[in-house]
Amino acid sequence: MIAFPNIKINLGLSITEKRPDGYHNLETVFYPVALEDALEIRTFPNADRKFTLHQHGMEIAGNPEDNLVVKAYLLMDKEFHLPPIEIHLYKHIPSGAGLGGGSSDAAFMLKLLNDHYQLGVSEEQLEVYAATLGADCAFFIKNRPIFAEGIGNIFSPVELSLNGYQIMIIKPNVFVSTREAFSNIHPHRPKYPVREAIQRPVQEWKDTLINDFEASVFPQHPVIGEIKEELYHQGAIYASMSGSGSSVFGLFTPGFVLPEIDWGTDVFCFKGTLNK
Ligand SMILES: C[C@](O)(CO)[C@H](O)COP(=O)(O)OP(=O)(O)OC[C@H]1O[C@@H](n2ccc(N)nc2=O)[C@H](O)[C@@H]1O
Ligand SMILES: Nc1ncnc2c1ncn2[C@@H]1O[C@H](COP(=O)(O)OP(=O)(O)OP(=O)(O)O)[C@@H](O)[C@H]1O
Repeated sequence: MIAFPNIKINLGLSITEKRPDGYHNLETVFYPVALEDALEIRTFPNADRKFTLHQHGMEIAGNPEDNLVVKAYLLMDKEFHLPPIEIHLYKHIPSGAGLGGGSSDAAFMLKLLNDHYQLGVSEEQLEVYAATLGADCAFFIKNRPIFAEGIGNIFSPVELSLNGYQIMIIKPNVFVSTREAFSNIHPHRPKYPVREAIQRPVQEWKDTLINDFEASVFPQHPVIGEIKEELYHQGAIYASMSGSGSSVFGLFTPGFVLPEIDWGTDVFCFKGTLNK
């Protein structure tokens, strides 16, 4: 059985307070975009170990046991005593990009196992499992535009459709550690709460919808800020860093012909159309 874990972008990201457990409360709108990995599982009867992971495409740092798809499998195995499996992960989503690629792989693994072995776990329970694997992992269970608060796992509906908008995502060859990025943040209440700013016309987002990580990440890695500027220069109606970086996305009005830009070597570029 195969699935296609997609990315999220953050439309606004306010870090509002540091919690006693070291994590941070935040406010954001998660929006799914069809830049996808491919994840396949097969039962591997009589295998001498519980899982075998075959990785393809972009490299991921760390041992197979550290891979979030394996952590997701071991979590479900503990609860449901699953048979041994063979996993194929085709990695197209860049890491350290703020696109939630690892979290998405993990959430889709939970859903794949639930479907393949007919475990009957509800979406709500899958969200609970997902939240133990990563702060933004639970979003990928329902995988639709949503307002999130808490550490990124408390959801409420949002009235928003960007169906037909064009998107360009650029990731320079810069790795931003999410943990490090949070450690440079001074939490505060935003001037324009994300939940309110998102209801305004997209043309107004440039002045009201803010990603708090930009203030500390741009000075450390000026190239990221330069990409954002360039996206506006090319006609983006809204541009922002996603998550803790280092990727930047630009939204363009429906029908806009996305420009061909030479971003240089080692720069990842994705172009697509939003469909939610
Ligand atoms: C920044 C975002 O991309 C916004 O969508 C996400 O909140 C990141 O979520 P994530 O990658 O799933 O984060 P995790 O892998 O759970 O956490 C990585 C590290 O980031 C910090 N962290 C993460 C989420 C959060 N709400 N507060 C934090 O302080 C913690 O130090 C944690 O050890
Ligand atoms: N399946 C996976 N795909 C990508 N990274 C993984 C995976 N499993 C574990 N990791 C580890 O998680 C780290 C962060 O990966 P991820 O792709 O989620 O980054 P990110 O873009 O910073 O995401 P986020 O928006 O959640 O902060 C990587 O450095 C890698 O070591």
